[in-house]
Amino acid sequence: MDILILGGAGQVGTELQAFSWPEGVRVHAPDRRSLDVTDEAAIAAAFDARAYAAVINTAAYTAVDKAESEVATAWRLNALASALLAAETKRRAIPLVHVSTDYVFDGAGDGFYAPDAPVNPQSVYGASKAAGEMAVRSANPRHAIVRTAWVVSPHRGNFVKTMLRLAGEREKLTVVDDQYGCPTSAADLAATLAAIALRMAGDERAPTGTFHCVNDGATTWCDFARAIVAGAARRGGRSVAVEGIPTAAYPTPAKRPANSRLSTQSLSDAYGLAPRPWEAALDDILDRLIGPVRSN
Ligand SMILES: NC(=O)C1=CN([C@@H]2O[C@H](COP(=O)(O)OP(=O)(O)OC[C@H]3O[C@@H](n4cnc5c(N)ncnc54)[C@H](OP(=O)(O)O)[C@@H]3O)[C@@H](O)[C@H]2O)C=CC1
Ligand SMILES: Cc1cn([C@H]2C[C@H](O)[C@@H](COP(=O)(O)OP(=O)(O)O[C@H]3O[C@@H](C)C(=O)[C@@H](O)[C@H]3O)O2)c(=O)[nH]c1=O
Repeated sequence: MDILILGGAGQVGTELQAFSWPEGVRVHAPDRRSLDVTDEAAIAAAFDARAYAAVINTAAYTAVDKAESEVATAWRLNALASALLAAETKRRAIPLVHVSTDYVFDGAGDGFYAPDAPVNPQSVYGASKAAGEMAVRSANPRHAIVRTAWVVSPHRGNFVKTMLRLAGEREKLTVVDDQYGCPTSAADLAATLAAIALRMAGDERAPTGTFHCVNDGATTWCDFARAIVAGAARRGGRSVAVEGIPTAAYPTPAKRPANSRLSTQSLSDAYGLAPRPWEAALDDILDRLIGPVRSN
């Protein structure tokens, strides 16, 4: 069985390639140079070249602030490419597992968002991802749109790596303490995406629709930063203070949701997959980035 992974060099794509796929499954993860997902002819040629049993799309424009000034580039990748992939996979009756984001929500609601809660993106990134979701939903009925949030890993740039770098440079970190969400390990997300893709590839009646996949629990960016710094300190890193500040004190080009906590209930119901706590996932990432906890 052949599975196509798009965005294979990204955080989630890297973990998808590292995943222990069952014997007989071959994963193909062309990089952007070999397959530009915004190029309709290139996409068609890729599908002509091999009969894929499933596609996992993690390719995206993820620079949230830069997207505010690179609107067309963000929309080409997050909306247009998703539409092209959805149309091409539909034409060939291939299931499409497509990754989306908590930033499709406005964050005004309380509690944990269910997948059918109304979207109301507040940023160019969020709007372009919401458009991508709509394209997938309307073009290919055999889809799983998997929204995730606050993805972290040992790879590329992400909040864990930023906090570790800043903790090495500054005496004190200042981090917003009024935005709530669910940190998610790229490795845990990859395992879920793989499980969904394998099930959809082997079963035409596998559950379809929109799901949420995040690690269990929720926190603020500030408390997440504190956990990162404390975890690093347990591994011999510098212990620095993390001061909570309001969003207004940390102005950014893009507006972020104040609450983007996601409920994973429907994913558990449909696929029997239950996430582990974000703190355990963070420990694994720090082990990989820094090393094991030091005993005194
Ligand atoms: N990061 C996060 O915190 C969150 C991410 N998500 C979603 O999860 C998914 C994966 O995110 P993540 O792994 O962090 O993203 P990354 O930014 O780490 O990776 C995105 C990948 O897309 C590739 N790409 C960019 N343009 C093209 C193109 N034209 N053709 C082919 N590939 C291209 C990039 O290539 P290159 O290596 O050349 O740059 C990169 O490998 C995305 O859908 C994102 O919206 C959702 C919530 C949170
Ligand atoms: C670096 C830094 C950030 N912040 C704030 C800014 C912002 O509100 C919050 C997170 O900052 P970042 O810019 O690192 O994260 P951001 O790019 O907003 O992360 C998002 O990426 C996209 C791709 C998603 O889909 C989202 O789920 C989410 O993970 O922390 C501080 O308060 N202090 C700091 O020193």
